[in-house]
Amino acid sequence: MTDPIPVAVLGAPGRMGSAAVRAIEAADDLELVAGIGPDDDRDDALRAGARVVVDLTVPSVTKDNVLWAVSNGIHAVVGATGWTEESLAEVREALGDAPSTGVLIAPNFAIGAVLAMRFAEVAAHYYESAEIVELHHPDKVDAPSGTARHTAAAIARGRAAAGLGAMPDATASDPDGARGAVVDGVHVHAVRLRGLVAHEEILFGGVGEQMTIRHDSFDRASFMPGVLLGVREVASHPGLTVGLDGYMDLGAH
Ligand SMILES: NC(=O)C1=CN([C@@H]2O[C@H](COP(=O)(O)OP(=O)(O)OC[C@H]3O[C@@H](n4cnc5c(N)ncnc54)[C@H](OP(=O)(O)O)[C@@H]3O)[C@@H](O)[C@H]2O)C=CC1
Ligand SMILES: O=C(O)C1=N[C@H](C(=O)O)C[C@H](O)C1
Repeated sequence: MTDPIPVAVLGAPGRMGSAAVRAIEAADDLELVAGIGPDDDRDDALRAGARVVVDLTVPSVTKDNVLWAVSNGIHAVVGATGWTEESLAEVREALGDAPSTGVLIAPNFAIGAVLAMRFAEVAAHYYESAEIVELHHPDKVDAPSGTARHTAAAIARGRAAAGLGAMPDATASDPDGARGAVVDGVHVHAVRLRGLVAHEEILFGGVGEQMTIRHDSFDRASFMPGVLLGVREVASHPGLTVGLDGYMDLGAH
């Protein structure tokens, strides 16, 4: 039997961080060597011998954590949101000096959410209209969700591949922003409601028909198989991977 992979969790006291700590502790092939909170020194993870860090902090600090991990030759599995093309480019540049290091940035670790995004890219070829409604607990600090942004990008790719132009929309006046955010040309509506965890509806419309792809995470347990997959696989995927589907063989079905 091989030695367990030494793993540190950044954001360990948080909702996702504490669930990840429990999941890693329960896995025989992984060893939790450090759980880092906002008042801790993240270098404790280096001193404890971590080979993989899981970043489940907050949008304002995650990029700095990933650059720190890469500069120390540690693989990073990132669930924290807030990533932009510019911050991803910084990570790619940093990885140029650490070509054997892997970074996975996964906007959503739940299998159903990953599948929903893939299905949305396919469906986007065939529908004139597409919009996204993301629904979350009210303690979430960012909007729209990272998943909704990633889904919008997938829809935009699908539409571009199908040669579709702008969606029909006669709205001429929207002083209060009722049409939501526009991400990659796709309208995104964010709901924050006590009782929710993480949910997404991807709406497609064509002449005389409508299709909805919906995913619901009712419990953060839904994210843990994806976190563990990321931790186990990241060392075998040097460079930057955005989206857990990069570690899954979804094309084979
Ligand atoms: N990819 C996925 O599948 C999922 C991603 N997420 C994302 O994960 C992130 C965390 O979500 P959630 O757990 O709900 O949020 P929480 O606020 O519950 O957790 C974040 C934790 O990070 C801590 N923290 C803040 N700064 C630092 C720092 N510099 N070093 C270490 N810890 C720090 C916070 O401490 P304090 O509160 O004291 O500041 C808090 O304990 C969000 O970006 C969210 O969108 C969430 C669910 C699934
Ligand atoms: O903050 C959350 O809770 C979640 N954040 C991620 C996101 O912004 O997409 C993933 C999931 O939706 C839960």
